[in-house]
Amino acid sequence: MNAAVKRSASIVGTAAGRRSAHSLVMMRHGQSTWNLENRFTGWVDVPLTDKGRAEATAGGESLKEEGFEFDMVFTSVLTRAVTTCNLALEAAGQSWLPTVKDYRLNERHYGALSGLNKAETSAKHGEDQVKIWRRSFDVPPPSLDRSDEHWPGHDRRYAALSPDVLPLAESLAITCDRVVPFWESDIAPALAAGKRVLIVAHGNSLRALVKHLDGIGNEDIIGVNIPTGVPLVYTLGDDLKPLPCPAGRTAAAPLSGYYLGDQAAIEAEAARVAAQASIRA
Ligand SMILES: O=C(O)[C@@H](CO)OP(=O)(O)O
Repeated sequence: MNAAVKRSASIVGTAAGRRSAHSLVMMRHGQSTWNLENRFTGWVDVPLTDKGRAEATAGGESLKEEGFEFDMVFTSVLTRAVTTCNLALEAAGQSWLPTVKDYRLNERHYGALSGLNKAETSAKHGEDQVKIWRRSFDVPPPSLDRSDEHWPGHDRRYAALSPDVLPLAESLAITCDRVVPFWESDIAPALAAGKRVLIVAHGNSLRALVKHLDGIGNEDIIGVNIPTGVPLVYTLGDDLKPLPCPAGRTAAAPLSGYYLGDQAAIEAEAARVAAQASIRA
């Protein structure tokens, strides 16, 4: 697409008349050091690898190439998302954008699994159990206790929060319980005000968000895996519900959003994420 074709909170024609459309792009951070080492990460604050930095830059370049412009950016308080956000915005020529960092976009907290190797955990507990911990909607992984180094109460970036909101472990359902209220209180109002929004977050906080937006059922969300560093594009209607994927693009079913880039490579990467806890990984 010509770079001159700018995406906007615009008016689009439909058979039923004309309605406004809101532009939302989500992006998972690039590969982190613990993605590379195949370790459960959650709220542990690991950096990007060189490959992850390159993915973030490539994501920003494809946004620029496709003519995406934003008015506001949301990211988590974890370094891998913040760095991805900075690199992508720099590559897109939009580093100056107002950016909100909020813990409610953090990765889901992996509790006592934090730091463990995924394949080794499968070898110990079985692949079925680990799949339940990784992808079931409402079964949390085993909990930490507050003395554990991975409990966020030891980290000063959460000092303003009540210890009661700091997780000991989170299922996707618990993650939804913080992501969706943040969507309602901060992101949806920005979109409703006509702002074009970029969200840079994490595999599971984004699964929580697309589950909410697309109304994906608790069983179907198990099969949703989000690749690192690839922009996922949604157009929302006036009610901030997703509009159908535009002609010429392929929705990443069951999502109504579409990924920018080589579709076969993106599908292969999502399948690789799904298989990360295989004993052979
Ligand atoms: O470890 C994590 O925090 C997440 C994302 O990397 O892993 P998973 O895909 O297993 O939920």
